[in-house]
Amino acid sequence: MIELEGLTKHYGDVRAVDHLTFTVRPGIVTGFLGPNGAGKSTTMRMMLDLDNPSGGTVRIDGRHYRELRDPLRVVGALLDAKAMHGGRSAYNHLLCLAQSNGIPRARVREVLDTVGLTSVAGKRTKGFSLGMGQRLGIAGALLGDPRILMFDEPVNGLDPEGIHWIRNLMKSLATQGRTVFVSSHLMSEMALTADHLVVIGQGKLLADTSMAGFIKENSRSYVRMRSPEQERLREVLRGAGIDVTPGEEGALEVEGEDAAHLGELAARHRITLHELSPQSASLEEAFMRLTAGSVEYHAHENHRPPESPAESPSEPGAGWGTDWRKKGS
Ligand SMILES: Nc1ncnc2c1ncn2[C@@H]1O[C@H](COP(=O)(O)OP(=O)(O)OP(=O)(O)O)[C@@H](O)[C@H]1O
Repeated sequence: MIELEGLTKHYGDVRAVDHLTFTVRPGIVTGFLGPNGAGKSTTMRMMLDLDNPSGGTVRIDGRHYRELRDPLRVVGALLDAKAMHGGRSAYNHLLCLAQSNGIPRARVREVLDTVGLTSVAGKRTKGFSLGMGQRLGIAGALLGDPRILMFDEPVNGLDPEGIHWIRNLMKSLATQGRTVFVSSHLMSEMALTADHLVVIGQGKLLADTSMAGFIKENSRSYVRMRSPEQERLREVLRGAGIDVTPGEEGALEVEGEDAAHLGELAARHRITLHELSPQSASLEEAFMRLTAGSVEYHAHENHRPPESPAESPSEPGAGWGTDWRKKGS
């Protein structure tokens, strides 16, 4: 179990982590979600005593990281896949870690096998792709067979097969009763992996909720209807006791009703439909709504190329990217 109590980190004026209090429990995958710059890596570094908090505490199974006798046997982490000696082979990299932490040599072969790197165990890591580096980093995290695992953006650089593999690995580690804490800036990724979600923005806690609860609250399902006789359609629906809300571009949105039932109702009243489509708001949209006020770097929508000569940039610096520069200045 990992317990954070008022954890805070300032870098000069920047509040990278701002009074975070939450608990990461065993037996489930906890997703740590936030936009770029939200403070995820800083939080994880403080959990592992790689950075000193400006305030608050982190407890790993009830103790501070520094008090752990064999830290690698208690908590394994992948923070930066590139943080390894490029001149060493994968095997030797893991062997050094094992020997300096009192872990039997036989364990090195086991974890290389678990992450699928046995065939390249003798190769120097500087020739490794990002995906291979991620796998080796994960092998290092698993080396001490720890009860707690932390992964910072582990799917970065992995191909679809690798992403599938890591999802399954995390779930099986949690099924074994371990505490699995994994960061990501992609809601879609977390939706497939995590049982619980901790969401932060600009260092602050925005949500601490079960994934199922988050999905229930945020994945709104509705049917979009469009008709050339929109007003009559609205009246017919209302007459049948069905609540209607106005949607985008004059469409009608109906929640809690089956599309087929709505279509039959319209047909009975001889109303022509141009659209009858079941919709569900994506979790990614819900995440973006939740973190909207705390995104550090915004892209701007206004990046359409000029369509006509009249719209063409007339002076250096006009047109493409001007909006971006203005916001940045
Ligand atoms: N060593 C440092 N010195 C100064 N500022 C820092 C330092 N490390 C992080 N920051 C700042 O702290 C904030 C949080 O950064 P952090 O890397 O923890 O975010 P993150 O959520 O991990 O982002 P990303 O998803 O982009 O990795 C950012 O504003 C970042 O610029």
